[in-house]
Amino acid sequence: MCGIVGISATVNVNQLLFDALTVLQHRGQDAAGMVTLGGGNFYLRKDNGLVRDVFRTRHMKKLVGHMGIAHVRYPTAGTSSSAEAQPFYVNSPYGIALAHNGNLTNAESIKQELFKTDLRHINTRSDSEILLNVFAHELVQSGKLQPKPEDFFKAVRRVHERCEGGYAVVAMINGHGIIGFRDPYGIRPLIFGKRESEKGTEYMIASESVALSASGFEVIRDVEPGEAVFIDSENQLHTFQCVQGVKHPCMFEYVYLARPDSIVDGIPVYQAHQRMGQILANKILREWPEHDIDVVMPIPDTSRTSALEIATRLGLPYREGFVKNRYIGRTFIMPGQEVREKSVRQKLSAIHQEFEGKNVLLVDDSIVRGTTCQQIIEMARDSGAKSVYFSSAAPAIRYPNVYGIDMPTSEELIAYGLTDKEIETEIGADRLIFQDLEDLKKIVSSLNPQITDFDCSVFDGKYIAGGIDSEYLRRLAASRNEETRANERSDSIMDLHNDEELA
Ligand SMILES: O=P(O)(O)OC[C@H]1O[C@H](OP(=O)(O)OP(=O)(O)O)[C@H](O)[C@@H]1O
Ligand SMILES: NC(=O)CC[C@H](N)C(=O)O
Ligand SMILES: [Mg+2]
Repeated sequence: MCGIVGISATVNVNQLLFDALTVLQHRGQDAAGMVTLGGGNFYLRKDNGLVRDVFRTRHMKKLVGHMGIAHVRYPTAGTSSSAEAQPFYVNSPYGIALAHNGNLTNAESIKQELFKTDLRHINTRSDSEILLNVFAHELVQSGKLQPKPEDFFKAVRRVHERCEGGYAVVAMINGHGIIGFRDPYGIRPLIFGKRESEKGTEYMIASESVALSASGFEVIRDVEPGEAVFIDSENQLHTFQCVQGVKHPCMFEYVYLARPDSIVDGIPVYQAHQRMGQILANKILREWPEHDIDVVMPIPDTSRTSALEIATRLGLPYREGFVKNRYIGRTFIMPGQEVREKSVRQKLSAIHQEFEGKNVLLVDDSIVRGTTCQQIIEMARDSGAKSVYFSSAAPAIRYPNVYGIDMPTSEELIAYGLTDKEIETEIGADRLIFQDLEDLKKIVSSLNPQITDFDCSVFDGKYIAGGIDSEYLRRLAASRNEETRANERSDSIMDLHNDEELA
């Protein structure tokens, strides 16, 4: 997952883009970037780091223009080199900058096609640069100096025909406008809205609704799967269904990725967390009516809401036994297992008296690599807990993600190949309770009954897009396992895109 945003306004957009990125920071902590369009020129600043570190006053001053796109990155393809930070840029046709959230599952074969048939060079190993070049190539086919919205929509349709996987995209076309589109399954989120100014209507397209509301934009609606929305240079909105879509939003957005104050595809994430807690409490009461839990505790941050609901439904006290250091980011999306392990201890510390002699039920939203729960359970025991029970508001994650979440190998997942009982032993819990997948689907869908299908591949191994087979998963695992990535973490690729002046 990454965070993307595009704005077409009547004032300079640099500060608006910066504000939106800070609100989307939870979607990517590795790199950030922004391109603005002012006086016919693109201005680009991108680098590794958090939003507040990448954009200093000296950069902001130069990022002028009323239109721009921006990105926060959490890599799922290529390397963590700053050259692969986004947006990416191509000069032909027109000059296009693009930012992408997701992952292309046929990146390798398109790269070959781009080189051999379209005569295009890809300079990095990022799938986003590939996506940009497919879009650019297809746009060239219109052969027009003054393209119309239909020409952009036609190019998006060709992108859908050529690219497979999960993708939500914003792109800025010099002299023409900003376009946003989403893959035909709508796996990754994208929403757009507007606000009125004295000089006219302004538009924002972003990964999550919270980016819009934070800057006073009113949500119009989610971009539909396979649809494109285009805001031209006069700030006129055009929308078009480029290919038929079937909505399958990623279930993990509701479990962990999206902010609780966002509404994704009409489903309020906070309410989804609440219901996950309620239904999990029902399961506990059903399967373990004689439980001896004294107290319910969240593992901050994401599980707070569901833990509170569990406590309420069980009629037990809710206690915050772990204090979170607010200056440490999300550990799951940090690169490298060593960093993640160290960060859990730095991030969370236990309040001893809350554990002393008690049977505690710890609640987390999910168990991925098991880094958090293993350490937390140990900390709870060290703090004097009598018994440590653990519950996860999501089912066990046993399968890799191929659509934009960095879980590339099943071997890295603690639940891989293990029964629930074996996971319980592995993480050192006295009892472990997972949410059932059918329950999860039912409650999330009940918040927007129009959505009946989700991408639940990390839970059930069913991949809806991209013809994923075991050979693909084997190659993905080989290219993105911890060892390969540890050797790649360097800035060995020269960045062709960065303006010296802005660096
Ligand atoms: O099993 P693991 O590999 O440890 O991954 C799962 C954990 O990672 C996430 O927390 P994170 O610290 O990223 O973010 P949060 O503060 O939003 O909960 C998630 O909420 C779980 O706590
Ligand atoms: N997490 C994402 O959405 C990643 C986008 C893109 N695949 C990259 O690696 O930069
Ligand atoms: Mg967490």
